[in-house]
Amino acid sequence: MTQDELKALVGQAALAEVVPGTVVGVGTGSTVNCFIDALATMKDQIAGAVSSSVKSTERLQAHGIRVLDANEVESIPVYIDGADEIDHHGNMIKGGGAALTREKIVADLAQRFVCIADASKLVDALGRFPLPVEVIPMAAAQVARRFGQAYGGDARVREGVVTDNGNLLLDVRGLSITDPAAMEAEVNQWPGVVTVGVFARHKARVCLLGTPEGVKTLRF
Ligand SMILES: O=C[C@H](O)[C@H](O)[C@H](O)COP(=O)(O)O
Repeated sequence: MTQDELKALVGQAALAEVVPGTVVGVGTGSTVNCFIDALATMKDQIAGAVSSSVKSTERLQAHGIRVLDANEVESIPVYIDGADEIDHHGNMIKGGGAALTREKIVADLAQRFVCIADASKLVDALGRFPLPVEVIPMAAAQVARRFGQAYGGDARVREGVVTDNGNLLLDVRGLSITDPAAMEAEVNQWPGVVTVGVFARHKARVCLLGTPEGVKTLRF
């Protein structure tokens, strides 16, 4: 099975996690695009979606799915999103598609984070994928230096990318993330950091993992 077929498989499987009659939290990325396309088949059974990016909003609306502003929603039962890496505890690296801040906001509204991913995303330890960090533009160089001092990583601005929030992204290479929760808490306090792409506080509770043998369900 190709990676695209595995993404389609988990996108379809995620429909079983949707709670009929409620608002669904929707992430961003190529795996989530498969979920959005599948969700269109049950659009009359949900109360709408809260989206984590302009791209996902456009795709949802193209299917005729109502998109609510996050400010209109107090709580949602489930948030469905992909990941760049997920470990065996449900901690993730996210932000490869530049949507990490809005993803964390929608995840924060949700009672349960369901991660959908192909098997290549499952890792023993986070950090092989360059860690995205959304930063206020005037702080980019300072945050990059601080990463080097604190964690030894090499942080570079992602060329040509501006987030949906008008900020820059750093990608940090060469990290070995031994304590994701501690790193998330620490980096999020540095002046100029909007969001670090470690999702430990908002980790996945369930991962639907696409494998050549079918969808494996991991619970954390
Ligand atoms: O900013 C993007 C998100 O965190 C995505 O969920 C992540 O990059 C995974 O995307 P994909 O499903 O395309 O691999």
